[in-house]
Amino acid sequence: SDTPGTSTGHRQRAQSSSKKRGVALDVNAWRGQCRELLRRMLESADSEPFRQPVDLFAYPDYRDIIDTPMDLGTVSETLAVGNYENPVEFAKDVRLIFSNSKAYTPNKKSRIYSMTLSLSAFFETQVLPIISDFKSALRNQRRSRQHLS
Ligand SMILES: O=C(NCC1CC1)N1CCN(C(=O)c2cccs2)CC1
Repeated sequence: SDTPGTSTGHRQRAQSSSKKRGVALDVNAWRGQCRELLRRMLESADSEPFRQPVDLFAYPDYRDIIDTPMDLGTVSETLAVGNYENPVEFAKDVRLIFSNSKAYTPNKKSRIYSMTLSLSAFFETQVLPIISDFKSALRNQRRSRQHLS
């Protein structure tokens, strides 16, 4: 709650500060945050089947069903070399891992598919604030640049 008697109308907002609502709106913060999220997923036992590309010798029909394979190792590499422009692109690839598993599984009770369900639930809760903070930072950046033009 607001401290009684304080008004914000007169408070000078430092021109250079990009801090708003106590959140540093840094348009680059998402990359380290996604790297940390990946690290936490990779340390979970539930990620074991998804750390490397699918073994096509063990699953010879995999490419009959899945057009675009994806795995957490590939996502990590793409992030590390700077080939994601924003966290939405990153999330799209991670979600592809889960949708591939759902498309391939012979039934919804398969062990590997059940691992994607818990991993996906964890991922969605963690990636949401990363994406919304990035979008706020972008709005803030455009707003501050706009007045320069
Ligand atoms: O071979 C791998 N992963 C590579 C291994 C970790 C070196 N996988 C098996 C097929 N996948 C599935 O999602 C499903 C299987 C059955 C129901 S779903 C993806 C993971």
